[in-house]
Amino acid sequence: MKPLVVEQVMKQYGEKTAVNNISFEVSEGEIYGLLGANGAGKTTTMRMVLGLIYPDGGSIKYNGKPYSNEQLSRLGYLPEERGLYPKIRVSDQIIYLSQLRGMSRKDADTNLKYWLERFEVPEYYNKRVEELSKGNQQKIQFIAAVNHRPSIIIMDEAFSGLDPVNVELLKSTVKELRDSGTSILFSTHRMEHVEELCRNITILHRSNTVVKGSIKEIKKQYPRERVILTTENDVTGLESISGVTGVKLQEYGYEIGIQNEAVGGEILRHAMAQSTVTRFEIKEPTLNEIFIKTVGDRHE
Ligand SMILES: Nc1ncnc2c1ncn2[C@@H]1O[C@H](COP(=O)(O)OP(=O)(O)OP(=O)(O)O)[C@@H](O)[C@H]1O
Repeated sequence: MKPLVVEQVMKQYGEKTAVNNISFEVSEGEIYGLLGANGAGKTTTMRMVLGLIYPDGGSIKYNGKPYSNEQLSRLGYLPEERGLYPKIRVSDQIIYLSQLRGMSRKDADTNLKYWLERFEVPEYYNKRVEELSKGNQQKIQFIAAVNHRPSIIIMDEAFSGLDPVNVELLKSTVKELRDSGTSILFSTHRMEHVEELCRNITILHRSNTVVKGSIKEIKKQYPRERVILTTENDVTGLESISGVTGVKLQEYGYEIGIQNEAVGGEILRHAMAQSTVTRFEIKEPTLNEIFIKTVGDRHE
């Protein structure tokens, strides 16, 4: 049985439909990407999954069961807006939050010490949150979401405000949680993180699902419109090949826009007539390109 099943969920605010018939499932040990432009309905969906607001239609099941207080201990939430108390010591609030979710004080304390060590900040145990930098507050917020060992975690912009070293640190932690069986609903505007972490995604646009499925399958549905070409010598005249939409010089060679895949063969023939070709690749679109295409096309 899937840990999280969202079925035809709807939410209405007066006349405004915030979420319209959205369905998806998150398996054990999966990071599921919930994507969409601003105002698409992601936060509303996450709040419904967390039981903070109720759907006006459809259902949400946790291991086959509807929401109940029992679910609270199973759920973890990393909100986009940070919600820690600035004046309270890190240890006091993390232990308190874990206890609220059913964990003993002793276990909460042991886990907190583990996480502070894992994030290389054991000295924060006795610090007040306001004494920490924004990025380090984010680490504590992350610990608040995971310390009670939830089996389902909702992460909204998990890596915002972090430097690249800390992004890698938290990313590896998210992967470890996944590998230990945790189900993660992951929302972000950073498509490269989604490509790295998620296998399946939903893209919402104006309350509706516009793209859904595995990233691999989704990519197959979009035309490949980019060629990567590396040659030993410079190649001239690439721009004038029929069907070429643009040529950019990159550090690895040429990045060439094409109208369709057939143009790729023409480019290869053209390049080989002038030089040895060391790399030739017709690239599939990036998730960022797919996002802009699907959401951008429909943007106001
Ligand atoms: N409490 C509310 N009352 C009225 N309308 C709301 C409320 N909450 C959300 N909405 C509306 O519902 C729609 C979806 O909002 P939501 O916050 O879920 O979007 P989002 O995808 O999380 O956006 P962002 O990426 O900007 O955080 C928006 O049009 C928003 O204005």
